[in-house]
Amino acid sequence: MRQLLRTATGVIGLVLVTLTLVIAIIGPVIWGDEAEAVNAGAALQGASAEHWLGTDHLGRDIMARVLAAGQFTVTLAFLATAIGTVAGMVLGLLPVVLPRRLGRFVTSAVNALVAFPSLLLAMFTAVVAGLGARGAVLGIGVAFAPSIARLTQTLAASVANADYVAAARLLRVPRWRIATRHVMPNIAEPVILNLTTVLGGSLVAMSGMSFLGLGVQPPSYDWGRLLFDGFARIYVDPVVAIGPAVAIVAAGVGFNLIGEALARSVARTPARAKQGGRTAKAGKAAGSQPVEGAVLDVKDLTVTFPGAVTPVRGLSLTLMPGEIVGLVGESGSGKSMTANAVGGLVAYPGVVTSARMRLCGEELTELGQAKRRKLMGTSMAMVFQDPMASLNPALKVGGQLSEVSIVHQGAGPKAAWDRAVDRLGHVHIPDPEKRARQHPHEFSGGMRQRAVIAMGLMGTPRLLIADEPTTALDVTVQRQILKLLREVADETGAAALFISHDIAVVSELCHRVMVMYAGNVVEELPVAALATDARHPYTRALVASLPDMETDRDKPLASIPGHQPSPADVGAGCAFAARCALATDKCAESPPLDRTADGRAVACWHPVISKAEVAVP
Ligand SMILES: Nc1ncnc2c1ncn2[C@@H]1O[C@H](COP(=O)(O)OP(=O)(O)OP(=O)(O)O)[C@@H](O)[C@H]1O
Repeated sequence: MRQLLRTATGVIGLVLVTLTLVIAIIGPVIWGDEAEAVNAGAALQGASAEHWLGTDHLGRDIMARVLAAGQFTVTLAFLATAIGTVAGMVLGLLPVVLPRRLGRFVTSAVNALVAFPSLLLAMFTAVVAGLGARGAVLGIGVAFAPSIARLTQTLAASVANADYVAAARLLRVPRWRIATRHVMPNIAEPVILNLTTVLGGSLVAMSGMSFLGLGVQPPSYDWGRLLFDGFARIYVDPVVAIGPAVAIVAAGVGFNLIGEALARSVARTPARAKQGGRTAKAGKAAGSQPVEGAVLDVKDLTVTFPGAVTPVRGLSLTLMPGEIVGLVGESGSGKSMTANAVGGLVAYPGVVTSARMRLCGEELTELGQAKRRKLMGTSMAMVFQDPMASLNPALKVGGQLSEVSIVHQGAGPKAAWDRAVDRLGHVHIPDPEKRARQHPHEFSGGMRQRAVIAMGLMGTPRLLIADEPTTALDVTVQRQILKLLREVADETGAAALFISHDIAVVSELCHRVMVMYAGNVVEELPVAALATDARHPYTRALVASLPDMETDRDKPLASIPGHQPSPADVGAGCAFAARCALATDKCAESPPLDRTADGRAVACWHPVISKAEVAVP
């Protein structure tokens, strides 16, 4: 709702729709009797103080009839929309449920129906179903069904390739169940948003049918019928036709504007980040002032999804120039979500809040969209596990790299291309001129990852975020990419956030390590201390579960008993307590992340202190 009220379109739409709905609810109660009151002596009058829109041939007040007809008009529009939606969604989901050939037939039939003029389809159905409100409602429902079916099919096709649908197929889940359980819930939102616009269209179409004499028949009346009645007098008393015409236009435009504003606000939401209501808490906390000279300075970062799912819970993170920081933790601890939140990539309906989110000294949440995009586009580079996710398969690699220089640095196409070739050479891609002209599928996995790193180097990156960049690569290529990342960080002086499951790789590459558990950082320590001197029991357990050359291969590998709580189930207190051998009653309280003078931090009531640190008197 707040999003709606932010745009003029949304506000106007909301006012018009509210007015329409209020009139629809109270209209017949207040003006119903007056609308039906026959007064032969006052027939066919024009506008007057007594009858603002004049009277009809039986002397009935047209203004009262317009206000009383709102309910019937809106009800018919709702009914037509409901018919169109149900028929459209069923048609749209059929290709998911039916065998492939039949599914293709349904898709072709829908495509043919979409190409057929919808008014003709509505009129044809209405005539076949019988003149009157029922036939018109059915006709309009049928006319809208193909476009809703097409939308449903397109959305369903985008979800049909998702991993969870593939997994359900492998498990031989029945097709109808895949459609209702896996596909429908994931496409419901855009379909529902579209319905607002369909509702506006139905209202106008229904009025159109009545105006043409194919819809509501006397003595019933809706706005279209009133327009039909007034139209005969349009040259003598234009005002008698204006009332219903204004009502139809206002209601139709209102629903359409709301639909557009809703769609736009949803489209805008992925970039949404708020400076949350945590400023007061941050003010009290130690280190609440921005960190001078930091490349990235994040305070109290929280990511929330509907249903109280909070994968990141008040995380703070500072990266200094040239520093390579490893972010480690079990699967689901929120590492990628943290990276996505920093990169502005948390998708709707996720909400990102932070007390501070500074990149290169600029508070991102205070920057306008254009400035923020430019700063992030030129100063931040992100490398993901799957390089194909960052490379458009339809474009040449050189063209994609050039885009960065053209969009953010205002370079001409030739200069941008030359820089792209230079950057590809810089990340050790052999024969970069030839490679720049190739598509991503012509590259090997390692070369694609190099190309993505080269894309980050098109600007002047101050921050490099690498989210498991080597997980999908074989061991030899992994080494080369890690070496390249180190080279890039050393040579550009950029800070790097390196996300990985692999503690061995983190130990080799990073200067500092942050350990995440259930959405928060539980320990920060220099990499040298990771193997033998971690203080948090979770970090210790994580390190212990890593096999090394001395691990006895005859024994099962060490593992941490129990499970990490899911983001919706993290309660009060230490989230690791249930799995921790050192837990006491005190752990029912959340431990603060205590910083020590040696630059380390640990969030634990019972940190493990190594012998060297215990002062011997
Ligand atoms: N769109 C979403 N809606 C709700 N929860 C989500 C969404 N996306 C991710 N999550 C949840 O957020 C949690 C953290 O996910 P994230 O991908 O950040 O974990 P991770 O530590 O990077 O794990 P991995 O190492 O396996 O990639 C997970 O429990 C995941 O289920």
